[in-house]
Amino acid sequence: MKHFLSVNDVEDIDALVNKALQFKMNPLVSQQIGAGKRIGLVFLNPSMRTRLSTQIAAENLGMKAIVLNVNQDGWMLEFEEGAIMEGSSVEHIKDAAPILGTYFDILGVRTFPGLKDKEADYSEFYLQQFIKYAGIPILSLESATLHPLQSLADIVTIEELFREKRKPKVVLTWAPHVKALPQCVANSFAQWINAWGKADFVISHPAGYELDEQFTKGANIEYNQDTALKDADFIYVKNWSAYQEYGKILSEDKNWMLTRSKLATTKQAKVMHCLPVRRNVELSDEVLDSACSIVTQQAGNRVWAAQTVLAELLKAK
Ligand SMILES: NCCC[C@H](NC(=O)CCC(=O)O)C(=O)O
Ligand SMILES: NC(=O)OP(=O)(O)O
Repeated sequence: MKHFLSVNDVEDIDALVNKALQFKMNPLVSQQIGAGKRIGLVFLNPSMRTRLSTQIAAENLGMKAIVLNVNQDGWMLEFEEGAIMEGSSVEHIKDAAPILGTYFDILGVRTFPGLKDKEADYSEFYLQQFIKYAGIPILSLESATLHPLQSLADIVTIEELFREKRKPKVVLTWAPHVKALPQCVANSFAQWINAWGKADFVISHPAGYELDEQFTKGANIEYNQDTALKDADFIYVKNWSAYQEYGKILSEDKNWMLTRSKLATTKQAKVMHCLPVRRNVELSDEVLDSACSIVTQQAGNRVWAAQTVLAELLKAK
């Protein structure tokens, strides 16, 4: 694995999932493979789970992790080619990234979309420049369009909880939010579940919230949430802003919030969310505080997903 930017960098999803579950049982089994190696974790946006789980994962592999929060304690970066840097940005990515490439063996990068310019966001403008100029393996810590470490942890969680022979019914449902959020988590989950091929996958959202087909192709789209939820084994709750009318909030319909009564027709569905979650906006207290919620287990599995991916990146070096 050269970089880890999407499911397309993965040869065998099942092998990664199994490896993650092995690390969960025995976290320190590969403490030598990262000895003497260093990962830089560059954040252009906030994070709790991704930052900490990747740091713990690195430590479990004997590797050192150093965090740089660009907007708080780094120089403001410029990404525009040919920019005349008279404004607030101090250092060009062309100058900064090669230096990071000499300090680290792997570079993790978090860059959210601006949600203004669809073409720039969907071309992964920022991430691509880190890839181009750092010259070392790049690990996506959530980019403009995808969040692959999250999706791997999500599949690990489904795999460890679902013990029946049939395929689980997995429903990704849109939820209301007060802000316009990226499509990353939803795009990435759809892309991974489709590539995995071991679930009966349904996506439910109000009209206008259709995601980019390059990620959702193969999923059933169901506009009626009640119909979508029927017989569900797993419900993944997530808000995203519109993709077609890019970055817009088109619905504030509170009926889309997942409540306990909506779980009645499911197969005692487990409820997932990547977190952070806005309580009583996206998901009700009664669901989050009940045994249906597996969000803590899901977030815990971020460590094993990150550890598996780091091990793969180290192996390829
Ligand atoms: N890394 C997990 C989710 C990150 C981001 N959520 C957020 O920005 C939430 C912000 C808020 O609730 O104000 C998203 O949806 O892609
Ligand atoms: N789920 C997730 O990526 O959380 P953070 O934004 O806290 O890293």
